[in-house]
Amino acid sequence: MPEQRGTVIFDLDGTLVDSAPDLADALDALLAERGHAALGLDDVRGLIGHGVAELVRKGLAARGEVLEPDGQAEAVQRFLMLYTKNLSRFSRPYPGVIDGLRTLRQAGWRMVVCTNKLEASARGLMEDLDLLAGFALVAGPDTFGVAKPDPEHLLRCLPGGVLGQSAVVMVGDSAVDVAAAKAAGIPVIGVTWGYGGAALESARPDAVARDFAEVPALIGRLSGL
Ligand SMILES: O=C(O)COP(=O)(O)O
Ligand SMILES: [Mg+2]
Repeated sequence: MPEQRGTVIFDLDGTLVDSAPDLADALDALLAERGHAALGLDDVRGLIGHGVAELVRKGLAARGEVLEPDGQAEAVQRFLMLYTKNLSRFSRPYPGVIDGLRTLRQAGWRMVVCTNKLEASARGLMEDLDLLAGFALVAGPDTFGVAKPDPEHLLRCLPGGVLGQSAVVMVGDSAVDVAAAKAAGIPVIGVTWGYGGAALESARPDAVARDFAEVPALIGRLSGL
């Protein structure tokens, strides 16, 4: 194993894994239980990136249901029951992810996942897709009690919890990822195959990847390694 180069922080949903189909199925099942019409995959894609509570809140609001905090917490619990049963029925790594991660690992990068998905959901999904073993850490919003765009969520994923001497690069699909990385002082690659849409480019990531195969070279360029 070559010497450790530094840390690559990956977002999960929309960056490594296309998890929208299973999130959409669970959200549509929740909506159906509450007497609402389904939203469908295209609409649900645009709701992903701010964590499960926001996904449920926005999904219900899109069907005219706005809840008080207790009702909202109950709806989130129910959503999680539905989603946890089928984390990986249709969710798959994006093309090139497995090979790209192998390239980075062989080059000596320490790799972590920093996601606004709850840690247990993220770990379950990654385990089902054989991704978990390659990562030193999986940090959800419940892992350290902070969530992107708070830069602390990213910094806590680094050795010692601070930016040190070694290189760090973030890779994510949404404006939330770019905002967190910029606030943390970490260079960030925005990926276009996820759920970020137009907001991703407006957030001005340091580099843009249109295919995962481009990611290792962009990490090299941004880190100067
Ligand atoms: O669950 C979400 O809303 C998003 O998760 P992500 O941070 O991995 O994109
Ligand atoms: Mg994402």
